[in-house]
Amino acid sequence: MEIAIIAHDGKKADMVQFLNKNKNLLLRENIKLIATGTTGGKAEKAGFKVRKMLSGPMGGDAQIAARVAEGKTQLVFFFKDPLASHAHEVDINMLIRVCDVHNVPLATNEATAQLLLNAVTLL
Ligand SMILES: O=C(CO)COP(=O)(O)O
Repeated sequence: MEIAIIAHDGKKADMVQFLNKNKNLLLRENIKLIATGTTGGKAEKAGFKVRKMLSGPMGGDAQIAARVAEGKTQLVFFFKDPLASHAHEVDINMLIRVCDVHNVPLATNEATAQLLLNAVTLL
C-alpha cells in the first residue's frame, strides 16, 4: 500500500511525531511512503524510507494528486495548517478534490490519520 504524507510547515513536527509513534506499522515491507519534498526530508531524517516528490509549493501536491488519480496512492495523510495561508492553495484543493473523485481516504489532521492507520492494521 502506498501512503502519501504531506505536512504544512506548522504541522511538520506533528507529522514526524505521528510517524515515530506508528513506526512499527509504517516500516512494514508492504507499506511504501511518498511525500512532498520537505515533509519527505523530515521523514528521512527520522529514519523512514520515503519517495520524495517536489516541494508542495513547487508542484508536489499536484504530483501526489496525479498518483491518486492513477490508482498508485491508496491513502493520503495531509496535515494541513488551517491557520496559515498558502500560495499554492489551488493545488491543495485540487489534491483534496482528486481524493474525493477517486474515493481515496484522506486525513487532513492527525486524529483522523490515526484512525485510518488503525484501520490499516486490520487489513
Ligand atoms: O506545501 C505542502 C503541502 O501543501 C507541503 O510541502 P513540503 O512538504 O514540501 O513543505
